[in-house]
Amino acid sequence: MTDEPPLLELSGLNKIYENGFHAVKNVSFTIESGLLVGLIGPNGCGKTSMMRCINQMHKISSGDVLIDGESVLGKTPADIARKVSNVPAELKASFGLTVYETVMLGRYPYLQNVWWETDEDEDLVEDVMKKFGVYELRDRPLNMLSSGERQRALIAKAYVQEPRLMLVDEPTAHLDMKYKLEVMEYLNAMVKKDMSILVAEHDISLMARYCKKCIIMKRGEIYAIGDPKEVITEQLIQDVYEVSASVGFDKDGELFVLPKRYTGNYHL
Ligand SMILES: Nc1ncnc2c1ncn2[C@@H]1O[C@H](COP(=O)(O)OP(=O)(O)OP(=O)(O)O)[C@@H](O)[C@H]1O
Repeated sequence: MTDEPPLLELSGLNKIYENGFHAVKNVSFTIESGLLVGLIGPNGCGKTSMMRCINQMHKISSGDVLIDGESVLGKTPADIARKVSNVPAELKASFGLTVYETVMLGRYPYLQNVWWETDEDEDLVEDVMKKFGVYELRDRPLNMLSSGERQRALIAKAYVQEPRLMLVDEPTAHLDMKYKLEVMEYLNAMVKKDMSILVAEHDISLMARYCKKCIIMKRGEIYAIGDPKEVITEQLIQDVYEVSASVGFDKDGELFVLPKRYTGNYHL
């Protein structure tokens, strides 16, 4: 038995926006080291809001987020960035930066006082660009890459940050099936004993294929947590999405979800 705290612990987390909307409702769970964890749920159920509370991009309304047993409350952005890196779903305008400059940004939490990267930073960035297949693209601006190339560069940036936890928001949106699998292979390969990844994603079959644990949200609350092959059922899809679906296993034992019909009311 070890007394080590979990890598990530959310306890009674609430996020209420300034307009009074309660986006994350009393959420508690833990994530251990060395796991790729899928975060699943309908549009607007609070996945991004929750992830932004974890890395303090958003102020927590109440409750706490602990990383390695330490609260994120009161920590500086650099303190948090040494523990948590982020691959956002949408790119901001600043991403006219080249691939090299973008990946190097991942080292900023480690730079002392001045913006002056060391030889070690440069070697690490070069190695990681090669690992993620973006070395040849290093002088290209990020906004002139294909979606798949850009996603690899952003994941490389998050990786050179050497975090304990990586938050990845909808990494396969806009990607074809080959690139979807490629991104998931990269994420899967990165999860090491001392790091975990929380990935928000709408493709449930893909999550079931790669994640041993998934967290399912509905209207700001946790609806289920567990092995996707156990928790994802036709009843769950009906309850969470109001969609009738076939959920089955293929001949290799991989779970698939085939949505058939929306059973709620359309407002046309
Ligand atoms: N700054 C804000 N002020 C008020 N409400 C907000 C704000 N940001 C998000 N929301 C609302 O909070 C709810 C949760 O949004 P969030 O982006 O966290 O959902 P999501 O699960 O990530 O959705 P998606 O899958 O569509 O990305 C939504 O109803 C959204 O409109």
